[in-house]
Amino acid sequence: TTMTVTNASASCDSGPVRPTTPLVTFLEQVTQTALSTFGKPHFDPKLYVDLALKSDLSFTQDAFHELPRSANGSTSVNDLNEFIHNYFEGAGDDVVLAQPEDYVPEPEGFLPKVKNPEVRAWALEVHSLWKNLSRKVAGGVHKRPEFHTLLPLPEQFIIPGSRFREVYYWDSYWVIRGLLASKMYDTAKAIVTNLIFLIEEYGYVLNGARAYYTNRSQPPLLSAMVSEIYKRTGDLEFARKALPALIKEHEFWNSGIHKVVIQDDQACNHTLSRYYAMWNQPRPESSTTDKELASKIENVSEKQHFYREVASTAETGWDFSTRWMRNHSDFTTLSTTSILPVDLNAFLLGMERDIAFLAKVTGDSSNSDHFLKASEARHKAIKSVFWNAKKGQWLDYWLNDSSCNSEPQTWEARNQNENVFASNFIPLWIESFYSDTSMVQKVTTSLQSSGLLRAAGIATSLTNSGQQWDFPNGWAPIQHMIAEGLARSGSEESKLVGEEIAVRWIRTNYKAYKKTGVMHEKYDVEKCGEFGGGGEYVPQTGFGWSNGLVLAFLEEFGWPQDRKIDC
Ligand SMILES: OC[C@H]1O[C@H](O[C@H]2O[C@H](CO)[C@@H](O)[C@H](O)[C@H]2O)[C@H](O)[C@@H](O)[C@@H]1O
Repeated sequence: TTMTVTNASASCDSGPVRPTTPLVTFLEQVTQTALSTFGKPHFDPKLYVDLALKSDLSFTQDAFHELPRSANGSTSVNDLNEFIHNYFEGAGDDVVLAQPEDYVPEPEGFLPKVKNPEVRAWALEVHSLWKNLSRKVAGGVHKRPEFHTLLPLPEQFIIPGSRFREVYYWDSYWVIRGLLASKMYDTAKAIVTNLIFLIEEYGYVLNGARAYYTNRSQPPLLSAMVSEIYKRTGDLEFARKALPALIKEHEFWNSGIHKVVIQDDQACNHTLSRYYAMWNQPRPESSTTDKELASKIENVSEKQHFYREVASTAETGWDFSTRWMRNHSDFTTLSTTSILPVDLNAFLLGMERDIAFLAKVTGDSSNSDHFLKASEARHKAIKSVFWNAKKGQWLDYWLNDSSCNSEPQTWEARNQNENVFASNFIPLWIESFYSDTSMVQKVTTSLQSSGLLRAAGIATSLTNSGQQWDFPNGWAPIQHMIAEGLARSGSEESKLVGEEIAVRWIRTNYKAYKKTGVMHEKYDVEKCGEFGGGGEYVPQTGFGWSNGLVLAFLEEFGWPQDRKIDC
């Protein structure tokens, strides 16, 4: 597949850069030496930026520079192993296992609609995995934060699992949905408190709680987390405390480099948002990979521009995908900052509606009115810029010249990206769209004929590029948002399609779990019971959002006694 327009890639690199810490910069040098010393097989650059210092940085740097080296910068395997052992705590040693106090093996009222005993037993096993994934920051991180890339979060949290040893932003939404099904309200609230702490410290929720993630955010779902928790617990104090942080986060996504104005064919201006990282260097957690990918780009500002696109793509949560590439076979054509993404704007519409709702219940009518108006404007903007009535989908919109120009752009039909991505259906998740029954019916028909609906769930795209956010991978967030939107709509047929998506997803998670003994980060939607692959790191297990979604789906849809779980 190719995209609909072929704008020349903007080669200027503009926009702010948030400097990283001296420790991160040093650990990148250690990563480079580790790659040349240990070699590529099984090499994971993230391991090295997760190391914590045992003593002062300058003392450690001196020891590092004294290591004997060959011409290519490598040391002996023994020397490097010894250096790492002597000067660092192991990756993950500073994030310690912590039992969640609100965990009980079988919570009262757990998944009342799950009647099948086999499925119930499995759901309880998945529920028990919260104990394995629950962490707190070690005391040493609070005492000497400069020794760690782990950030000193105040409360306990749930990690995705395996190499992802820290809390992640958008993963936390599905973790929280699962925790609510598990009746672990305190653990759910603690995660939100941590994310609010990040807003207070940095002005926005970071991609993850590491010093190397401070230059970008991730899909903004904090307001959705807060309102789900509030709806379950009725905790007004919790809602009241969260509100100022949510308003601050809204400002982050609606100002500066994130904000784009599009003028439609009726000369009406629409304000929308895009992803845009504050970084133009290799991502520290993938520095060796990024440098290699950029190696064929010679021009310095083009290189910086490419690095910014890579980091901005990590901000989308969809790292990586042909969705962001002008030429699907050339990774250096990543152009995320030149795209107005459908899903980001659907999330922001959700945020505006959530803030209006939370402000209303806490008695703040002026913010409630203000955000209700903002949500109406965004709803209109999404319809004008992204909706494609012929296809029955919302399509990402290509900007004419992204980073170099902040002038309003005139909407052109040819700038809608007609390729099929699961994100083209994400607005279904937001009430103001799923409550429009005739639109939902149209979108359901479009989904059914899109090619995305497969034996084991919804594919991320139709292109098998080898990137992890492409075909044939299916991811928990995507299944959930589309299935839940359909199921909540007023259309009986759409509800059935939503439930069928959930059933397929639960079956594939179950079968893979029975085969491998673990929950996976992503699944292959072509084959029931197979986990996904591709991308820049080996497939991960654990796994926060997959566990959360199985519990949330089982809570919402149940599982009748006589429905088969096998596939
Ligand atoms: O280390 C490479 C990248 O890993 C993360 O992205 C992936 O894992 C996250 C945690 O499950 C998930 O939120 C994201 O959608 C995945 O693509 C990380 O978020 C990236 O920033 C990082 O560069």
